[in-house]
Amino acid sequence: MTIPSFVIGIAGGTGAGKTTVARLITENVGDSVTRIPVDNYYKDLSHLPIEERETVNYDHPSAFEWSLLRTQLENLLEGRSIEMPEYDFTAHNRKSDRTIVEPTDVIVLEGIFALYDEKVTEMLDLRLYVETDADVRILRRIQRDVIDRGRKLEGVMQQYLDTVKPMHEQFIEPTKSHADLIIPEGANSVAVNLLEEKIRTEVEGNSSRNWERDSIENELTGTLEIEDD
Ligand SMILES: Nc1ncnc2c1ncn2[C@@H]1O[C@H](COP(=O)(O)OP(=O)(O)O)[C@@H](O)[C@H]1O
Ligand SMILES: Nc1ccn([C@@H]2O[C@H](COP(=O)(O)O)[C@@H](O)[C@H]2O)c(=O)n1
Repeated sequence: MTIPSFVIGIAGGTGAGKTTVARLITENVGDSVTRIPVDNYYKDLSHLPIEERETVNYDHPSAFEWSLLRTQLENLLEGRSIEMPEYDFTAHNRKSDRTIVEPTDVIVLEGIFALYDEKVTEMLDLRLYVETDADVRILRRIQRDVIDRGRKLEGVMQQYLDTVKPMHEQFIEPTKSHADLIIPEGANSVAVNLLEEKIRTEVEGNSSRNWERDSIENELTGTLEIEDD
């Protein structure tokens, strides 16, 4: 059983480069890392027809099922596996399938609201905010939404002006103040290299959470290790 030793939250606006940063800083820890996209915790809207789901404000905190995210994160931190929901951006809804996620040494929680909820934020060992100019972000978003998410250009532009931009300013940007580190221009190589090194050190056993991990493991196995020195 693994009790995670290092939990990282990566927040930032849409298209800021959160996923890219998450991938790059954990590239060298192999199977010891699990990525949890906050997007997977969008509420299940199966009770609404697609036309109504298309009009939901997905950049408001109320669009997420926070209680489920808190519980599942807590479970992972206590060494239990979870059934993580999956999200379908084309259907604007949660998928019927869930993914079994086992706890690993490093957990990366990533999404526009990764630093929003107080209880979730308390569970993080390192809080990062990826900051990228709004013009760069919207250009990336247009490309992604049209190509990968089957959206129409007019719709993407309208959604940006109606909800994405104002919600970013009201709710997402202020979470920067909860960050330990602000990463300018996304995956810049200096920040990536420093964070990569930090994560490697934590995985190798220098984190304070390892003390917690050892004591939980001992409690569970009923053993007590006495150090010689
Ligand atoms: N530093 C960067 N330089 C150039 N392109 C980038 C950089 N970071 C991310 N991208 C590209 O921008 C797009 C959005 O990045 P992504 O990491 O998915 O953002 P987010 O997860 O914040 O929405 C992707 O196509 C990605 O390849
Ligand atoms: N049905 C949905 C759900 C979410 N979105 C948008 O996704 C954005 C967050 O994802 P990033 O990878 O860009 O961080 C968010 O801004 C939502 O507007 C959507 O368009 N449709």
